[in-house]
Amino acid sequence: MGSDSHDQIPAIAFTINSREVDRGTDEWYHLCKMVREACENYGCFEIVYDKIPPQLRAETFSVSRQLFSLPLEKKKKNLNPKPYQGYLAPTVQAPLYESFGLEEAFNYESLRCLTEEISPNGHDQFCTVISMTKQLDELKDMINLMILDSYGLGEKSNSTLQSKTLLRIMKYLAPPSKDYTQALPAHTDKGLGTILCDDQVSGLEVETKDGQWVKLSLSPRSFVFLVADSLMAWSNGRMHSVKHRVMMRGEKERYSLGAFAVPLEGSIIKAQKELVDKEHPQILKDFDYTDFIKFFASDKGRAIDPEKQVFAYAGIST
Ligand SMILES: O=C(O)CCC(=O)C(=O)O
Ligand SMILES: [Fe+2]
Repeated sequence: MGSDSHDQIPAIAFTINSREVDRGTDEWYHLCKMVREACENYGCFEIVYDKIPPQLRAETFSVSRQLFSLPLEKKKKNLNPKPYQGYLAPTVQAPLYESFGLEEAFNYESLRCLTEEISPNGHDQFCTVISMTKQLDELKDMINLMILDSYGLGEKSNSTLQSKTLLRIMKYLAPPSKDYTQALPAHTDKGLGTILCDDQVSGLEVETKDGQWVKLSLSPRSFVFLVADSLMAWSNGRMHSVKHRVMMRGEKERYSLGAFAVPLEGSIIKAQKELVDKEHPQILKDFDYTDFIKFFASDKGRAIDPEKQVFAYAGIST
């Protein structure tokens, strides 16, 4: 069971305005160092960030509730053949979990169609989600740049960290019994990194390197950043791809929101040569992200523990 306090993961206050204004300042480099240490030692950190107004977050969760209340046949209009995109209905493995993945969050058309299902002029709902996505996208780009700068790679072509934002809106039903129940099985994310927040109903747990589960209770101003498999691979294993899950107890349903940094189609994920040396030999071969995702979604991939899938796919045997 997860401990209720999360003293065990670092909280980093983003006391800066934007990468354009602050990059290069002492404060920027100080934050870069903290971000790098957190990503290496924990694979995650709490982002204390005032730039995204709590009101916008609350409005986005209100749109979420409206979307999930739609009849199933309307939600199913958003099914998407790509793995883990579009509408995901509850399954046997995760019966409490339901989500909408908006492939390119800036694919305004798919979002517009979805919000029009709420009401013919779902314009306000549409604008709310777009505005939240823009803010999360900016935050995602800032963290990317901090990671690059933290390794002194910010001036190098950063194409390997280029990503699109997959916005995922998630709902978890309250468990039917009073038991502490798994609502989303433990896994590592596959892209570069994920920014998450919830509607103040906690449930997200992360596993520390020494195997303890820590339950996060985020404040209305906080987000959490999780390192995912492709960023771990890019950093040659220096950054830790953190295992996480959702556990729930009690009568409240839970809503959460994630901005997933997904490498662009056709991206080759490679360990940076500056991060490979005698002490840190290369641990993974270069791999095509899209092919990795196909493997991950295949029967063969699914039979492997989530945190081992990337090693099964691209590991260098020693
Ligand atoms: O809902 C959450 O807080 C976590 C969701 C998650 O881990 C995922 O969708 O990959
Ligand atoms: Fe996840």
